[in-house]
Formats: sequence, C-alpha cells, structure tokens
Amino acid sequence: MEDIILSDITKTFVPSRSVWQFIRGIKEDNEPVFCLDNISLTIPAGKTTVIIGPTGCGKTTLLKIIAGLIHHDTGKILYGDKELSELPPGERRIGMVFQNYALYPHFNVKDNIMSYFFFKKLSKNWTEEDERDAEEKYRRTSRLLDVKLEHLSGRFPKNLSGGEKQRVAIGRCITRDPRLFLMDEPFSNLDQPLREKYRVQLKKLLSYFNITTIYVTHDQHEALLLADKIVVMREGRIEQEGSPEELYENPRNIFVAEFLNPHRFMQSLNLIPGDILSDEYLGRVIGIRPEYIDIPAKKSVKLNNVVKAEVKDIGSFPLDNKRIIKLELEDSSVIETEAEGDFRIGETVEVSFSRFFVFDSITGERIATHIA
Ligand SMILES: Nc1ncnc2c1ncn2[C@@H]1O[C@H](COP(=O)(O)OP(=O)(O)OP(=O)(O)O)[C@@H](O)[C@H]1O
Repeated sequence: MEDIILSDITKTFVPSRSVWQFIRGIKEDNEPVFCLDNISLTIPAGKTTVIIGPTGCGKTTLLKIIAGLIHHDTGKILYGDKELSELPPGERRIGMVFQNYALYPHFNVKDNIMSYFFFKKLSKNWTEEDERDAEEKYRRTSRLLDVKLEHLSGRFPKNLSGGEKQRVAIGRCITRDPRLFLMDEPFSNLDQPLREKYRVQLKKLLSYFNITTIYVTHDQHEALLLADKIVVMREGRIEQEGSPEELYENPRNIFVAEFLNPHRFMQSLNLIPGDILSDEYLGRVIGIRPEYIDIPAKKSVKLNNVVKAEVKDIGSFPLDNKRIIKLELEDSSVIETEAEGDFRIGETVEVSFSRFFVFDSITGERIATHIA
C-alpha cells in the first residue's frame, strides 16, 4: 500500500454558451472559472483524509479528477511511482460513494454488495476458496455496517430506506477491495441522528479494512470524527493540512481557526481587538478558543491576560448538561464559553485567557500563540 501524491493539480472550467447566447449568436467567451490552483497533497496510505471547505471551493472537482471522471489541466497524480491518471479507470481500483446511491436496481442487497464477484464467478478460475473468501468478506462488511442480513439481504433497492441504501453502496465498494475509496458527502441526505450513527460505523469499517480514503464534507463534526488528516480548502487552494489536533491547536489563519468547530453550541473562536488586552497587541486580532477562557480570572496568569466583562446571557442545554455564558467586553465585543459556577445576568466578572492566538488584522494570518 502506498501514499497517493497529488502534485500541482490545476483546473479551469470554461462554461459552455447558454441556449440564449447560442440562439442570439452571441460569441463572446464566457468567463473561465478558475477552480483548482496548484493543489499539492499527500494522501497517506490506509488513512482517512477529509477535505473540507465552503461551498464552491473545489472539493468535488478535486475528487472527480482523482477518480478520473474529469481531466486536470496540469499536474500529476502518483500512486507510488505510477501516474494514476494514465491508468485506465478500470485498473485504478477506485471505489466511489457519492450522494446518490447508484445501486443496481435488479440486484438484491446481497447481490449488490457481492456484485464485484458476479462476473468473476462466471470464469473458470473461480475456486471454492474464492467463494469462501467472498462470503467471509460479505459477512464482515455487513456486520460492521450493521446491515441486518435476515431483514435486508433479499430486499431490492427500491424497498430500502435512504440510510440502508447508503450502507449497501458503501458495502459494495468495500468488497471490491479498492486501492482508494472516494466519498462525497455520502450521508448528506440523511437526518442528523442517522448521520451520527453511520459516521461511527464508517469509521470502524475504514480502520478495520485499512482503506486509503478521501472523504469530502461541509460538516465539521463529521470531519473531526473521521479524519486522520484534514485538508481545509478555500477558493481552489489548500489553506492548511494536518491532523485534526494540529489544525485546531495551530491554525494558520482565522479562516482555518474558525472553520473547525468541535463545540455543538458555541462558536469555535472568540475574536476581540488586540488593544483590549494590551497595547502590545494594538492593530492585531486576538482569537481565543472557548475552553481557554476562565471565569473568574485565574490568579496565576499575567495581568495583561485579564479583562473585565459583563454577563449578557446564559443559555442552558440540560440534555447535554451544559450552560453557555455570553460576556460583553468594554469595546462591546462578545465572547462565549461554557459556564462553570453561578452567574447573574448584568454581573461584572474578571476573565482571563490561558491560551490565545494573535492574528494579523489585515491578512488574518496567525503571528503567535500565547500561552499563559
Ligand atoms: N463543469 C463545470 N463547468 C463550469 N464550472 C464548474 C463545473 N464544475 C464545477 N464548476 C465550478 O467550479 C467551482 C468548484 O465546484 P465544486 O463542485 O468542485 O465545489 P465544491 O467545493 O464541491 O462545492 P459544494 O460543497 O457546494 O459541493 C464552482 O464554482 C463550480 O461552479
């Protein structure tokens, strides 16, 4: 198993003329859409790489280029020392699961999952041992995906729920023994509780089979749960790549810092003007993760990490046993964190920051991380 290396991948789309332009004989070229800008990236073997970024940043296009569904303008995709893009799609051993499930409608669940073996079985070389291996693979995949065999194996796709179809599509890809597994928001059609359940199953499955996977999503919780490596994209470029911990603890800029949010009820970063803390940070932006805000202020931290704030709001989330407190600082900026202790709305408190980022206020780049 080898890493997959993307080197300087570029893609520009030239939109075709609309019917209206065609009828009116309007010849002027439509503006080209610059989609991917020199993407270089290593996809580690046997790990899950999650690509995340705002809509239109080029995630799906990158995935389609890797799958060989569209061609890139420049650059290389290497699997070891082989150029993946020069291999015919059939030899690439790439499994894909996209939002639409694309199951074979006339195959039942078991035959869909086993479809890879369908034609192999017709060949003379198919042995009893191959049959046992295929059955074993089917059983393991089904168990890990929680596809209840006794209920589902004989059903046809039209009689399955969205979640069931999606799991069958994933199972079908896995039994094909892919070298690379590509998934584009596979759970986006499902409701929240189901998404959470299936993500956990998928994580188990991917680590069990050690499949090199690229997973595209908008969803930060999904990214943080599934990823061994996260790639944050913006406007056709990679903003930062690394482990979820690296990106969360050492974001390159405000965009990345705000993008990854493990908290369900709070923003991931509180931004305040630097001069509120000290003249040393005049013209800078300070970013504080909610978990590094202490109320009341810790005695041990330096005085210039302490600010006064008014309690503006306290929100309760009893099912999660959480209370979120919103605090207004002297310049009217509002920060929020988890409340531990009793507070009254309108009360003034002293707050300290045990760790914070210092960002350039124009470029948004991180200049320093300050630890008290
Ligand atoms: N065939 C095409 N012709 C012209 N422009 C295209 C084509 N395919 C994609 N684009 C443009 O390229 C950009 C990137 O599209 P892409 O689908 O890769 O984004 P994305 O990050 O996957 O977005 P989303 O999260 O909304 O799915 C968009 O501006 C899109 O409009």
